[in-house]
Amino acid sequence: MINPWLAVADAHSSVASMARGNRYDKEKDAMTIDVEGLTKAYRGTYAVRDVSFSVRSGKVTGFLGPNGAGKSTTMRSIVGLDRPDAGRARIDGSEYRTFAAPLREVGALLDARAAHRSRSALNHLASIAATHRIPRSRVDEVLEATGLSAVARKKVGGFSLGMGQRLGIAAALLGDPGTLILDEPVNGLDPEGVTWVRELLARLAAEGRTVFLSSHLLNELALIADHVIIIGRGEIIADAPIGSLTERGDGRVRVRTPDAPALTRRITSAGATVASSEPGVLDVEGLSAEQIARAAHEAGVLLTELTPLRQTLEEAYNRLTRDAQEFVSA
Ligand SMILES: Nc1ncnc2c1ncn2[C@@H]1O[C@H](COP(=O)(O)OP(=O)(O)OP(=O)(O)O)[C@@H](O)[C@H]1O
Repeated sequence: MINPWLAVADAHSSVASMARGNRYDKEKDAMTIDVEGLTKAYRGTYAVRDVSFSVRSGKVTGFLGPNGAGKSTTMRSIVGLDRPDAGRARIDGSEYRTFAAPLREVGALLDARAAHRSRSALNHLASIAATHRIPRSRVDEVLEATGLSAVARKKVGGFSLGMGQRLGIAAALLGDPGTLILDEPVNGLDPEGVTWVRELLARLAAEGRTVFLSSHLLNELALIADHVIIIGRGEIIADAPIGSLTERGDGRVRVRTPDAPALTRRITSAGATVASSEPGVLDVEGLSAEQIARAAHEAGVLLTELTPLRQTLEEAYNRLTRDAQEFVSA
């Protein structure tokens, strides 16, 4: 069976490879992540199986999937922390291990608790900068950019989960990389922190960088991501712009009218099914918005709202992963 969400991705990849706009570094080609046939098994069980997708520059791409779906394995394989059994991942055409200055190419947040607990945020970042020949001035810049300047001299061990996330993002930004790979960057952030991440990632993408993040917080991801890749049981089950995932609702149209009985009579005789949750509001199935508008016009009924209902990312996700849940709660 053809999966329409994967077909959308194919159409985009050919367009994108022809017209690589939105460049981060105009001297270079556009940055992308290309994963091809990635397969990894642990003790005979696939963590990821023949996973292929591309993440393009200039937009924020979300990576979604239930627990154990293979998100971390995929992200770790991209940056060479996991060794796949088959397939490969390339960033801007090259494997991560071949980069002479990897932090300048790729910033990764894969474990927000990776910093030494006894070190200050400043020392943590300064030591990374020193070992990667990144100017010390950059440390102050990323502390400022991530809102950590005031706590820069505090020990990381005393940081909240949200502060730890900010520090992980600061470390990822240190080399001013063209590609960012962030595993659950909004986990543990308060609403202000989530808004901050959203604005930061949108800005980084607008600069032409490649931004790839995983999250199980669907509503946040819907606000942050332009494009979504969904993985279930180690296989890609959707790869599509967020708008196309949510716009395909269930075909229902919300109609508001001061003359609900007359409109209901008219459209039910035309084959529609009508439900009403409050007076003057009809949820119509079986006719398009245009057909409803025409029926209303012919019946001389005023419409004050006519809205095709979108499914939320959560509804789209639940539908797509229903069969892919490894762990279904009782
Ligand atoms: N080091 C490992 N040893 C054994 N099994 C592993 C290892 N790493 C991952 N797995 C298994 O591989 C599968 C995919 O795990 P992975 O961590 O990639 O999923 P995930 O989508 O990131 O999950 P989560 O949302 O829970 O972090 C799981 O079944 C997991 O138990």
